[in-house]
Amino acid sequence: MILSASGITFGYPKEEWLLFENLSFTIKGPGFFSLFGLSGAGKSTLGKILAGILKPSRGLVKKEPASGPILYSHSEERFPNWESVYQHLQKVSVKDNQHLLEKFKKIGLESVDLNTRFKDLSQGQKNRVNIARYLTQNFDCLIIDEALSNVDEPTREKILQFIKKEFSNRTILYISHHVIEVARFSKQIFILKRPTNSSIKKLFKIKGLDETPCCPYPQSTIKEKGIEVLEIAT
Ligand SMILES: Nc1ncnc2c1ncn2[C@@H]1O[C@H](COP(=O)(O)OP(=O)(O)OP(=O)(O)O)[C@@H](O)[C@H]1O
Repeated sequence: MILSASGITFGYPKEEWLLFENLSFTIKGPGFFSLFGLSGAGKSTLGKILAGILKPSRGLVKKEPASGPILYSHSEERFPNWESVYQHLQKVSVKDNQHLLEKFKKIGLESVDLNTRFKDLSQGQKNRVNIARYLTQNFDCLIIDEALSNVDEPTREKILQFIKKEFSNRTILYISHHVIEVARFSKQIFILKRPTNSSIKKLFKIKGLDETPCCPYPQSTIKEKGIEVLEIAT
């Protein structure tokens, strides 16, 4: 699967500034990819644009082959409260993927009582059942936006290993602040630099943010691992 963004221009309505201006890059799936960048660089926004949740004012997102959905998951999602977590997972999971749920239960859900309501779970448990809900659907590309941010490190690592192994024929885009943590899983890392257009510079000043256009990352550590890093910017 090839997912390409070409000439993406996007600004939030009512905002005077553009978050992306003529942004282009290509993800050559399948495989596990990471999108990394400083807070506020626009990672979530880009994830939503790739998944078709947000529409750019100019430019195009193209997936080849076109069939097969791109799903976007994040850490603040909710399940309905009128049914148990298990009932909901049964309802939304694709029948052919039930075996994945059974496998995932052993590594990501072993300590979670699936008969409970979502609201009664801890934040990390919520993150894990939410990921299960996506992994058991059909997708060509899954964007995981900090969706395991409240899960402890060893469990997160187990889950990422599981995803990498079981979904090696799909494209996973993992959005994270922790580049080193995800580097070893990744075929390629995309570094989203902060945009440098004048409207955004003004905004950074107002918000008291660092104006540095490039986001710092430990280049030598990543190079040692032999992972390809692509900087994307507008
Ligand atoms: N709904 C919105 N309306 C207006 N501005 C928004 C909206 N959502 C995000 N923004 C702004 O767009 C910029 C990019 O936000 P985004 O959430 O995409 O960044 P991010 O890189 O994912 O950040 P973080 O790592 O902190 O989650 C920020 O300056 C944010 O304030």
